[in-house]
Amino acid sequence: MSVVDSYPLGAATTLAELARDPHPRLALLRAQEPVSWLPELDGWLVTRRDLALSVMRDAGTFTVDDPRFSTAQVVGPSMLSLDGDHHALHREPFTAPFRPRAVRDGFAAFIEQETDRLITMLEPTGATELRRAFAGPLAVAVVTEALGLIGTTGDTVLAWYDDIVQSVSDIAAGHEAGPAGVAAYTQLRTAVEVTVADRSSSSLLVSAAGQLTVPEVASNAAVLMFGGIETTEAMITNALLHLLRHPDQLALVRADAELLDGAIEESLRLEPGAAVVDRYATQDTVLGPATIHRGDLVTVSLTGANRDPAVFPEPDLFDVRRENGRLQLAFAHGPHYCLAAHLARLETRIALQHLLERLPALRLDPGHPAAPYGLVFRKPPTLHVRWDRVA
Ligand code: HEM
Repeated sequence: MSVVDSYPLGAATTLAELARDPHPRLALLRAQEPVSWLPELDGWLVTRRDLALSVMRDAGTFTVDDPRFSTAQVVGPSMLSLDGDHHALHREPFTAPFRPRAVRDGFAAFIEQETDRLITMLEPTGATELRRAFAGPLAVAVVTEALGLIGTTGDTVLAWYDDIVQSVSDIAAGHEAGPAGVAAYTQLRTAVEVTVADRSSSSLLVSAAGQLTVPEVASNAAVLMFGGIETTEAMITNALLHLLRHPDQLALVRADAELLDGAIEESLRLEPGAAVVDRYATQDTVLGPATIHRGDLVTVSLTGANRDPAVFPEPDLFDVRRENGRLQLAFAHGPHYCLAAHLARLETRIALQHLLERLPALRLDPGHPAAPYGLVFRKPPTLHVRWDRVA
């Protein structure tokens, strides 16, 4: 029997379905083929939480370090594309600025100020599309602040980001990448050189340059940029969508601000902004019911793992008081656990708190329905909202 015949549910699964509304199919797969071969993916899809953890914990067997990894083809090797000692070498210089206390001290005031600036611009209009008018600009501003590149504005960072994403997407789709991504990366690298040469700069890149070469710092700076924009935009947009879609849960949060953290974890659980992470098998191995061969692509569905009923009772329910919501895996697990999870949480918390406080009766615009979409990065393409203007 061929691998395709052994996994009938996987064979019937399309990537289009997983991009549009993955949850019913992921529930079936998790129950019947928790490690399944998907011909459309040309790889395995892991949907059960315990098996997802096994993969992400074991970087020796399931590595990111593979020539097929598209990001590394554009920006070179970085913490995101290395494992073992090399990974530790690239990640360690960046860890201190992203610890909880450093994040609070270093970013809270900036995020509050930027959030308020954006809301003040929106306030008089009474209606907007929040993803492009708020979540995106805030995510870009915070990453720009975190990188601290001399002479570089948010607009420049966004332009580089767009070009690099385009090249990575081209490569991931099997096409040849255009020159724009490489050109953008070259400019980013020059900005990194200028910044690290200025020892008076307080950029986190300067201290990293004490431990890594300048090209290595530049690759990791690109990954910080790459990792921090799309995902945070998604995290904020998805959390707002969940709250506005569930007025009963929103009322709980309005009555007790402490529950905002629960709402954010629930949203990360139900719709993680990065829906999957990819690994490559370094050897033949057995994972749950599946026999995996050396070189096989193993994709972990964070979305699937996050609705595993063995851990989360009534897994499809958005429950801001869920006690174990923090067991969600939106920031992955193991050595590649998101470097900036504390920053992303702080940013989303401040964004939501200020929006709810400053825009009275914030609600979804019924004329523009919103739903998350996407195979790898998931969020509503638009989030149209209205509020009552203060007279
Ligand atoms: C300021 C915002 C953010 C920054 C700067 C950032 C940066 C990073 C970096 C540098 C890594 C690589 C860590 C490593 O390989 O050792 C990473 C990993 C990751 N991040 Fe973030 N991140 C941010 C926000 C987010 C958000 C909002 C999400 C999801 C909602 C997210 C999900 C992930 C995931 C799933 C990984 C693991 C990738 C893998 O295992 O292959 N990140 N992030």
